[in-house]
Amino acid sequence: MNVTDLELPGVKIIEPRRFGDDRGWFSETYNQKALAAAGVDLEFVQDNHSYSRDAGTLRGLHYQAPPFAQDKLVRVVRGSVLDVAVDARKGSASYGRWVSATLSAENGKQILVPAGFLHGFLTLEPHTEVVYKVTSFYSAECDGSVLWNDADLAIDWGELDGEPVLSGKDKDAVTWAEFDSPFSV
Ligand SMILES: Cc1cn([C@H]2C[C@H](O)[C@@H](COP(=O)(O)OP(=O)(O)O[C@H]3O[C@@H](C)C(=O)[C@@H](O)[C@H]3O)O2)c(=O)[nH]c1=O
Repeated sequence: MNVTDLELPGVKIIEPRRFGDDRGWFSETYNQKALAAAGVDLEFVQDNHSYSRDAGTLRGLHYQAPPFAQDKLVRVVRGSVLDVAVDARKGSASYGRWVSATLSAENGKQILVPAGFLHGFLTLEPHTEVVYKVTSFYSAECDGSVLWNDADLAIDWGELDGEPVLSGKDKDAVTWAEFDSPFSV
């Protein structure tokens, strides 16, 4: 398993090894001990799986406020996404900065998005399925969304052509300026 740091503190790309043979390949997609040895010592309590029918579906930018803040370990099992993490920790030197990575079923890459970061993704192919582990249970009361195309954040969504497919919640999301982040360093 290869673990590399992205430009924001705690955001990592994890590339599990694939053992190929005549049948195809085998991969340990999660190994608590190996991740802990690589400095990622987390207790995941819930697995999520989402399916997006259309390319250009955008889910985000999401967070759960404390006491239900979530670290997320995200991967794609069908199709591909541009995955984005935004540092939302007040007092952080990188507050409001974002990083992105392309995750696909083909490349098998995973992104670790720590608690205190907003998370979102844009599907790059139809019928994309995203699977992720989280360290806190879902809480509708603590769930929140910040506007995906906020001018202050200026996220480069790359291949997005026109308007994305959004949920009602994400259409009505607050702006970055309105957002009173519940996170701090
Ligand atoms: C996230 C979640 C949703 N739900 C329900 C609530 C709602 O009725 C339905 C759809 O929820 P949402 O619209 O919030 O789903 P979605 O827009 O896919 O939300 C997800 O987006 C990505 C980017 C994340 O980072 C996740 O943490 C999560 O916020 O599923 C759960 O029961 N448990 C959960 O953990």
